Amino acid sequence: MADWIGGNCPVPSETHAKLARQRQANLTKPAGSLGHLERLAIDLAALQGTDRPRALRAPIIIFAGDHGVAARGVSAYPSDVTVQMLYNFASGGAAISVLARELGVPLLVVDAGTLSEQPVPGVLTDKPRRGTRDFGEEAALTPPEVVQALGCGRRALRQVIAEGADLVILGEMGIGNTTSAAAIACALTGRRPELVVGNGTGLDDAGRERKVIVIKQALAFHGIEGSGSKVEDVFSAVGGLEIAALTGAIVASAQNRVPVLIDGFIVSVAALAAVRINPSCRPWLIFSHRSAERGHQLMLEEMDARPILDLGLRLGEGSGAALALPVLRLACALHNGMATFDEAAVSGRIP
Ligand SMILES: Cc1cc2ncn([C@H]3O[C@H](COP(=O)(O)O)[C@@H](O)[C@H]3O)c2cc1C
Ligand SMILES: O=C(O)c1cccnc1
Repeated sequence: MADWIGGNCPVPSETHAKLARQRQANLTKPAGSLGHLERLAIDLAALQGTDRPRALRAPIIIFAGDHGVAARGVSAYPSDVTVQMLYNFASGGAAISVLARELGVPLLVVDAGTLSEQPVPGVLTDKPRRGTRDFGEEAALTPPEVVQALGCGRRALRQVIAEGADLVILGEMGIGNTTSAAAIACALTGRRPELVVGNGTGLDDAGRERKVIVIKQALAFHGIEGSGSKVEDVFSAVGGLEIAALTGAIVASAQNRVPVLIDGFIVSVAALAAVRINPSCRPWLIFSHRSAERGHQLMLEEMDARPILDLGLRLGEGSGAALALPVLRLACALHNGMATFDEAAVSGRIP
């Protein structure tokens, strides 16, 4: 396992959390009436160690990778789509490209392990190999490949936060990655594949059944049934390069005091792996949305997470996280800009 990954993440500032809670209680509204927005502003204040939380600079990183297991008919789309989408990200036509433009935030796309033979223009290439091996018949990755993928996440994260970041948004692209993510989720939680496996890009029921069987057989083949396996062994057995890179980026972000906005099912599985490797990163995670992918709710419960949005999204690419950013920005604006009862000469609650 990468030696840096266990390094402690800072503890959020309890002093700033307390000040932010007091401020929320004094703003001109019935106490608690802004619901989850109050909690988001207080959390950001504590994480950023400030009286004035911000969600302006929110760079997006997308990690892409291909999956050998995709050859088993577990996705509704062919593996070619992964690299084709890299070109689409770079030329600005993908959903996340549009969202990044509208939000005015930078988008970094990292090829963490696609099948592409040459670097894609406008995409950072940092990959130990082209695609994972088919985990239906062999280990997806060697331990050194896992270490390199975790490091890829950390390198990209550091590059992005060097330009300044109030928080980071993480996303992924990789045909077949809901299969890898579901296998990882099962191995980390001991849940049955039937409960975790979803339809991904749009498999029909027969396709989902096939996916369940592929995962069941793989968990048995690699000896990672139940919940006792170590994260590095799980990544090596059934992992994805972009998923390991996400885990590395999540831990590194928390170690560098930068909150992370978590996207849907795949990024949440990477987050669960991060929390298992290094529990001190958990306070730095903000959960953006509840995906329509079966299994995402279980991941959220596993981390005791309350997502901001529930829009029936099942896209990935960090799109759910990007869509939640305006809510975070407005939560900060309310926290920072509203008048207190004293300032506005409004009467407080009847004692
Ligand atoms: C055109 C296209 C764009 C996408 N953008 C994200 N995904 C999403 O779908 C994939 C996971 O689903 P599965 O495991 O079923 O392959 C990932 O690439 C994910 O990011 C896409 C999928 C497609 C087809
Ligand atoms: O929840 C997600 O992130 C998701 C679901 C389906 C396909 N791609 C991503």
